[in-house]
Amino acid sequence: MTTPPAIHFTGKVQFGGKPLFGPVDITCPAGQWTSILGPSGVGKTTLLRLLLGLETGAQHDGKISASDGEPLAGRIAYMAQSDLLFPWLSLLENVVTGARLRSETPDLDRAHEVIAQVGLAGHEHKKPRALSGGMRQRAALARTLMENRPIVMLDEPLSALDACTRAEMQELLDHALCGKTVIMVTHDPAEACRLSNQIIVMSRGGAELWADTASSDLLMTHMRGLAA
Ligand SMILES: Nc1ncnc2c1ncn2[C@@H]1O[C@H](COP(=O)(O)OP(=O)(O)OP(=O)(O)O)[C@@H](O)[C@H]1O
Repeated sequence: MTTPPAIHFTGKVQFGGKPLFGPVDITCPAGQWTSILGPSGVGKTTLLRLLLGLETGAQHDGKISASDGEPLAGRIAYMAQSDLLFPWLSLLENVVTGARLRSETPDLDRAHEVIAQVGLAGHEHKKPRALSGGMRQRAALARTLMENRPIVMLDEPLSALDACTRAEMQELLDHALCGKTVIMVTHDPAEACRLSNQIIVMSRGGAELWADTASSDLLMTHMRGLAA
C-alpha cells in the first residue's frame, strides 16, 4: 500500500442552483481517522460521493485535492451503509469481486487471510443469505480491506447493527484501518469519538472542526444546539 495522503475539500455545493452546504474548507489528515456528523439531509453522503468521484447531480464550486498532488481516483476503498454483497456469490467470491471486475486474477490466499481477520473463517462458501447481518457487514469489511487502498471512506457502515455487534465491529475497524486516511459518515457521536482523530460537524452554513474527541456527551449537546 502506498503512503496515505491528506485530503482537502473546499467550496460550496448546490443542487439545481439551490445551496446544499458551504462554503467549507475541510482537511482530513494523512493516516488519520476523520468522522463527519450532521443532521439528516445536510449533505454528508453527497460530500463523500464527491470525494469518491461518483456522479451526484450536484454542482460543486470548489476544489478536491490530495496532499501528494496525485489524483484520488483508484486510491479509495468504499464501504457503504448497506453491505452491497452479490446474493448469488459466495462470501469468498464477494470478497474478490474487485479483482474479478478488473479482470485480474484474485489473490485467493490473501482473501482467505482477510476473511479470517474479520472472523469469518469457515464461512467462505456460504451465500450472503446464510450469514447474519453482522456477518454480512464483516464480509463487506473484508471486501473493503481486500482492496488494500490507502484511503477508506465509510458511509454509516455500522448503522444496521445491534449494539454488541456494533462495538465488536468498531474494534475491528479501528484495528484493520490503522494508518490509513479514513473518512466516516456517522450519526453516532459516541462512535465518532471512539474511532476518530478529528470530527467534522456539518451544518447548512458550513462545517466546523470538533476538537474534543474525549466527550461524546458534549458533542451531542453541541449538535442539539445546531439542530435547534
Ligand atoms: N440528485 C439530487 N438532486 C437533488 N437533490 C438531491 C440529489 N441527491 C441528493 N439530494 C438532496 O440533497 C440533500 C442531501 O442529501 P445527502 O444524502 O447528501 O444527505 P445526508 O446528510 O447524507 O443525509 P442522511 O444523514 O439522511 O443520510 C437531501 O435533501 C437530498 O434529498
